[in-house]
Amino acid sequence: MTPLTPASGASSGHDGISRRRLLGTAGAAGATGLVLGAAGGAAAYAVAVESPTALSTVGATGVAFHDRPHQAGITEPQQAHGHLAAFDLVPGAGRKEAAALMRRWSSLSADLMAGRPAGDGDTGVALDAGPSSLTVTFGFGRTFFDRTGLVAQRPPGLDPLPAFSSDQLDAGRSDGDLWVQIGADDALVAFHALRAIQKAAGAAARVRWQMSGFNRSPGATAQPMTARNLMGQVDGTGNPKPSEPDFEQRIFVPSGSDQPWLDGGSYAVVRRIRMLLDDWEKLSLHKQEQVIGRRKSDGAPLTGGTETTELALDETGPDGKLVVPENAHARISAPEQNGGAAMLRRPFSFHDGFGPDGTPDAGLLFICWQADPLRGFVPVQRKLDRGDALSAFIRHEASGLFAVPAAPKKGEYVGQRLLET
Ligand SMILES: C=CC1=C(C)c2cc3[nH]c(cc4nc(cc5[nH]c(cc1n2)c(C)c5CCC(=O)O)C(CCC(=O)O)=C4C)c(C)c3C=C
Ligand SMILES: [Fe+2]
Repeated sequence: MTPLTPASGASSGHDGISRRRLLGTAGAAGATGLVLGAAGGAAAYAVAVESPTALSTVGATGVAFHDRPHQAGITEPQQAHGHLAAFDLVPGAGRKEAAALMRRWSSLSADLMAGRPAGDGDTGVALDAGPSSLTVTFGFGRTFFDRTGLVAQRPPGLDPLPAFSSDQLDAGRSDGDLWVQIGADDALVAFHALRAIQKAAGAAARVRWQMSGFNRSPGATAQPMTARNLMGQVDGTGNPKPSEPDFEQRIFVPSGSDQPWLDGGSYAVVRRIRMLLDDWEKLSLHKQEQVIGRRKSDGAPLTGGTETTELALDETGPDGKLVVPENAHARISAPEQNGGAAMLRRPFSFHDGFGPDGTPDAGLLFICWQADPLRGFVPVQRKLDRGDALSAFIRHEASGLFAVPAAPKKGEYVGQRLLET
């Protein structure tokens, strides 16, 4: 098997049965697949897929699992379909079983992300489809280190998040030894991966909780745009961009930390945030915009300009009041209001039906990435907790914090440096 090569556009040959036959020719991606770069034009990691009939760009786009600085699913564009799952190691399973599991999961994910089947027992759910930008990302929760006898290797970044006054957390849907994030631009490809990952857990680990979400489909808008959430707001504008000089240091763990196994990794904070849509939708457009501090139509600051114009936080209106209110979400969460604290938000929306009274169980599977939760999520959430106008319309219902190692080299598995040193 030839390795997937970063940035070259080369694809992998494969000895076994392919879901759709894979090309082994460098440079073929232009004809049959799409070279997918990390958002904003950082290094590209591509898989090209040949099909008997040409796949659409959406189906043909593939993302490499190995041989890249960071795991896939962090800087790639948000996919249309997502699944999050936390697993707990079964009683009696320890470091050896965890290592074997991570080896199985890594090899399986590399196959699935390249559009190959999930081994002999493939369910056929994703047959006919290309990789569809599938990414599978793995993280370790705090308890993983107790279960595997690796407490000395647990990084301080995994210290429990503080309790926030507005938390209404469900322990059964929070935390977990292992975390898997799956994203794809095809719903069947995403489900196929989720089921394959669950089955590959075998007797080593059991699902603790699982959540599913979605984003806009590629091609749904005239040109690619920042996503909207279920409140209708443009959400993601202020995200750090890979082209910014401090992007890497804000989002990824630098080398030289106390825990070398996490070099180039990141921390994911996951929150299931219910939106109280019945209340939100009763607000006038003006009030909704005051809550956020940005226009709903195009995400531009209330102080004017376009989506990407900086908020003029000190600007006052004719009435002498701040144009972006003191408690506006965009003001309170801005890095300059939080000692530079920044995070890369890469959420999925969710909708899990309606309650007996018709209340939607819908909101945001908020996922944010940072080099250190104490310099990302924690200070910002502390401040939001104290005075965010949005708080009246949301409820944090579940929470998780996971250390996400760098991507493995070809032939290695995620977390190998942790589990084998
Ligand atoms: C603790 C971190 C954050 C939580 C929790 C959070 C929840 C949340 N946010 C929105 C909607 C928007 N957020 C926006 C900006 C924004 N939010 C955070 C952090 C949290 N949000 C940050 C760091 C920022 C960026 C600030 C900046 O860079 O200036 C916006 C504005 C557009 C944008 O920049 O993305 C919206 C809209 C919801 C609905 C929500 C919970 C459900
Ligand atoms: Fe926000």
